[in-house]
Amino acid sequence: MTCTIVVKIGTSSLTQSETGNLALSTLATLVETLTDLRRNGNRVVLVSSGAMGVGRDRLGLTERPRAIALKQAVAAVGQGRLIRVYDDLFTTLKQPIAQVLLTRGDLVQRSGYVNAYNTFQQLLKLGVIPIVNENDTVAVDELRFGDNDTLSALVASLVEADWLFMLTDVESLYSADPRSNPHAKPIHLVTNIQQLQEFQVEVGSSRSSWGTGGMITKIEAARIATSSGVRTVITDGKHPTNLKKILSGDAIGTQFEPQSRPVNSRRHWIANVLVPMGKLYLDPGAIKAIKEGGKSLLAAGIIRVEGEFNPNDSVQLCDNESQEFARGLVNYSSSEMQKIKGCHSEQIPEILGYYGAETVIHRDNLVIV
Ligand SMILES: Nc1ncnc2c1ncn2[C@@H]1O[C@H](COP(=O)(O)OP(=O)(O)O)[C@@H](O)[C@H]1O
Ligand SMILES: N[C@@H](CCC(=O)OP(=O)(O)O)C(=O)O
Repeated sequence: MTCTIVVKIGTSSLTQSETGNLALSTLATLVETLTDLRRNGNRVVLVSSGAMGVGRDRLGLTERPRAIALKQAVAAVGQGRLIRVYDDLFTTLKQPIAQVLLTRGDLVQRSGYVNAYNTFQQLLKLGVIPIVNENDTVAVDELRFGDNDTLSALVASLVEADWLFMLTDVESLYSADPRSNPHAKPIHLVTNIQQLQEFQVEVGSSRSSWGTGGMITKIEAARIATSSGVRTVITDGKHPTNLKKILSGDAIGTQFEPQSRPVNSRRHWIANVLVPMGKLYLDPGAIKAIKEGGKSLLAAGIIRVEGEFNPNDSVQLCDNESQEFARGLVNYSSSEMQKIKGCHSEQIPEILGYYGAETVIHRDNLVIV
């Protein structure tokens, strides 16, 4: 059976740790593997990091740049080189590719999200392998994905993938960071992300010298992807041929099972793509009505409003321990919300001087997270 596969490869697998040069044999094997998968009728997307790593190698920088403008310049140098190498390798096998550079800002407008969806569909229909990276050179802080693990999960949801593979420098997720804990044990199967708490998995903050997110962002990416119904695997990037073995059923790496009832595309967009602009703290009655009753949020249930936002912006809904439990699109601005919080819906026209929506967040625009 053919399927849609997203493969993310991190800087740690693409470059040699000692020299920072491209790991050519890994890249060549990856390109051969993806081309084979494509020829067997699968739809394949590659999310490739490496712009910064290749850029710094080309410029002979020995330290990780800190200033944003320098990082953006280094990525601009590296991205062109990286895609050139991919194009040369894929062209040898007569496999067409496309470069897709995205920022979160491109997806936060629903129309932009749908447009990106259509472009990916068209590329896949043409038999092209899109090679995706964050558009590091122009991305501004508030509208960055920040790391390619998150980007790969959002791309996997966008293209309605069956599989997301995150290739990295460890064979799997371990019970603790294997760099600092030699007794850490590999974890093979995660049926539900909450299990990681039960297993008391320790996620260290260490990462490869040019990597960005470490294991934390991979787990968050697995949460996003599995909630959209995408089976997710964390595995070693040095052996890309393992992808075929995993697809044939071998238990290599850590596999995260997809949720049996995935959220739909619009709810996924509200929960994972939009950047929340504020927080609403709710009373226990409102929390119960939303969590257990699937109800809309009314002004009466709001205790406190934080942040500055406009109608249709996304906000986080929190309990009194500041724990987020849902996200939604608001019908009122933060200044309006400050005036109507705690009030009954019938009082809203009198307080604001005009008739607005009865609900603060309609249940169709609310997602439990
Ligand atoms: N529980 C854990 N299991 C496995 N690896 C972990 C864990 N906690 C932290 N890590 C670290 O995450 C690193 C991989 O992340 P990163 O360097 O960002 O890779 P990439 O460049 O492939 O995205 C590993 O080298 C490992 O040290
Ligand atoms: N967009 C950046 C990659 C950011 C990133 O997440 O890197 P990594 O942790 O190596 O996957 C680049 O191309 O250098």
